[in-house]
Amino acid sequence: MTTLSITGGRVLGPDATVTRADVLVDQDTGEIVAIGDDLSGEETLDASNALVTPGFVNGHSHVAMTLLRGHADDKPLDSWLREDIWPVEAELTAEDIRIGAELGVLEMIKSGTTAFSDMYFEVEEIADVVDQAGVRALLGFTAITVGKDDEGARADMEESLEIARKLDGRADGRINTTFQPHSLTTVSEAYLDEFVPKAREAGVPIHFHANETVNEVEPIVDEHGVRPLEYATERGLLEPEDFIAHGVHVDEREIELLAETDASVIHCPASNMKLASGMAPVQKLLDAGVTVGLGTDGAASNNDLSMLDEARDAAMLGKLAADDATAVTAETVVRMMTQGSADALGLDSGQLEEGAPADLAVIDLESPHLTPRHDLVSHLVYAAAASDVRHTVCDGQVLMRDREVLTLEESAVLERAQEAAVALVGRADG
Ligand SMILES: CSC[C@H]1O[C@@H](n2cnc3c(O)ncnc32)[C@H](O)[C@@H]1O
Ligand SMILES: [Zn+2]
Repeated sequence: MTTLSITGGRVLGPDATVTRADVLVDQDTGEIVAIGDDLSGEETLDASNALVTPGFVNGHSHVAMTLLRGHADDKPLDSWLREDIWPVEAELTAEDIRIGAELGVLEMIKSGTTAFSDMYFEVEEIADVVDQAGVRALLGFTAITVGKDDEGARADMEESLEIARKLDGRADGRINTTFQPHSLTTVSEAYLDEFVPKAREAGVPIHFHANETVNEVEPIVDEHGVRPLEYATERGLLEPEDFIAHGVHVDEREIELLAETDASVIHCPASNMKLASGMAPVQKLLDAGVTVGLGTDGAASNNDLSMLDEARDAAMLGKLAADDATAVTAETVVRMMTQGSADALGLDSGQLEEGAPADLAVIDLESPHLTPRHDLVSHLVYAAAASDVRHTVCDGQVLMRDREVLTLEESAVLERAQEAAVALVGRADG
């Protein structure tokens, strides 16, 4: 057994208690073998003056959209997508997507994220980056049928299924997949009715955008006479392994449906605030028993991929949405960014305990903004920043040691990304 120990730190347990302990990892199996006193491994990571947390799980992202970061801001979703994002995405090459994914995964590792769920195109490029970088991911190709003829629409739906079948289990099992109709308004009913049963036959979970803005609710009600999640249930879309991104505009019946079906919601507070989409009723969802995870969405609507920023946003917005300062507590948010997202994505990670996957982050506590240290759960949500992450470990492998990412060459990634992004926007501008 090749072993790694993370020593001298304080460990965040599954019940949100913090205990002084070392963590011993079997690097061959990628699992935690012990949490306790005086554990030493062949390789050591120093966690003194630091908090050892489960690696963060980003439940919804478009990782290659890092190339569009800051390209178009300060607009609502519909016009932002139609006028700014989709014209540039039409110029994206497979190489751009690889470069954007490298940048996004680099940013995730540097901010303590060890797993993410992604919706995008050229998914094989993203899978290669995930493989090289050493993180876990739930990947898929996103199908859009509106504005396409039958052949184009069908090709999208088939590609989404095919990619899901093909990439599942890649990167020594660190990659799993989802079938991805983009949303209930961008994929027509007939295609959902034809392809959702095929995804079920293939045993692939379904990930889609839902109830993000009021403009996504009204057309469904007008056309089908029911709310979007009732329509989704009628189409066979909400099964326990499925998860929706956003879930902002959900009424009481839709919350009940989510609880009854056991489908999960990935909350994306920064994107929802930036696009002024609305405030998801997170506390109501949790009170109803719905599994809620946390995601950044793409870097063009956020504009970063730090789950620590997202955590603070979730706590703040959750209180505002509930009109109650006691709602969406720090402990609740820590659960959302770890176990909540992991449960939604069907991952075993998200908790530090013996036998669990060794996916973890070590957060440096020695800085002015983390002093004094009354409550480390509070600090994680309200005060810690991406730059406080000292080490990141996934599947027992050290991905970042003392802020140096070992699996991607940071300076080369940044240089390639800057060049590719400028060229991309130049092509779109004609
Ligand atoms: C192929 S990925 C999905 C598609 O969705 C676009 N997108 C990015 N952010 C959002 C969002 O918040 N809601 C809906 N669609 C979004 C992205 O640009 C891709 O075209
Ligand atoms: Zn999205």
